[in-house]
Amino acid sequence: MTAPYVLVLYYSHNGATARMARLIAEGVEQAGIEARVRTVPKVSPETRASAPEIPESGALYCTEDDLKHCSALILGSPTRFGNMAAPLKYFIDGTSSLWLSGSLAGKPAAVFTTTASLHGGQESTLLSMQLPLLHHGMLLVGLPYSESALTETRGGGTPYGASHHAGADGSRPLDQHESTLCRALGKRVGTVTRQLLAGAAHVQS
Ligand SMILES: Cc1cc2nc3c(=O)[nH]c(=O)nc-3n(C[C@H](O)[C@H](O)[C@H](O)COP(=O)(O)O)c2cc1C
Repeated sequence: MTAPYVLVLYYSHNGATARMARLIAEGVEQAGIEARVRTVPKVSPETRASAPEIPESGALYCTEDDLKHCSALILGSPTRFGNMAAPLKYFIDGTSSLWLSGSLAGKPAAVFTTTASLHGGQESTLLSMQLPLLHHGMLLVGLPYSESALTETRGGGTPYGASHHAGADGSRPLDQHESTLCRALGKRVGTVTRQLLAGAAHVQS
């Protein structure tokens, strides 16, 4: 049996969502559980085109087993027209067998996104990303207002999940509040996951 891990699964075209994923993974590991960071390939206009098995750089592509055996999932996407990006949606649309088997049911999940404009749809993206996770029976984890960065932020950061305003050209770095909330979300999911795993072991014994 593999050791428990939190799957941080994202798509990123220009790197902003990938930067968030790394901070979230740091937060997960602060909670004392492994963070497994994975991505998905682009969707090609030629539907039969397939990506090389190993990406040229960055995180590895997520396999069905990575998803099936995770103890929790944190899903990240750039905002595209107020919704998640097609490559991530395409990957999720291929998870019917895990839905049928209930493999993800009862496991914690959270979401994160990045946008070019401050009011360009962070919240609509986060909320719509939660829908397939609810269909899978996952337990949604957000950010509580006890995180003071949530009220102090002048950039991203929402109770529905972590977010980042990357600016029109994507060059705006994650500010302190956005970074704090990324780590806080990862840590919260990591902590809840450990508590659930410990509780399950206690109930079985
Ligand atoms: C097709 C498309 C649609 C987009 N739609 C939005 C949008 O609705 N709101 C917004 O603020 N930014 C939008 N963007 C900008 C991206 O969300 C933004 O550049 C993001 O930071 C990219 O993340 P990445 O660096 O991880 O690829 C869109 C970009 C593309 C290519």
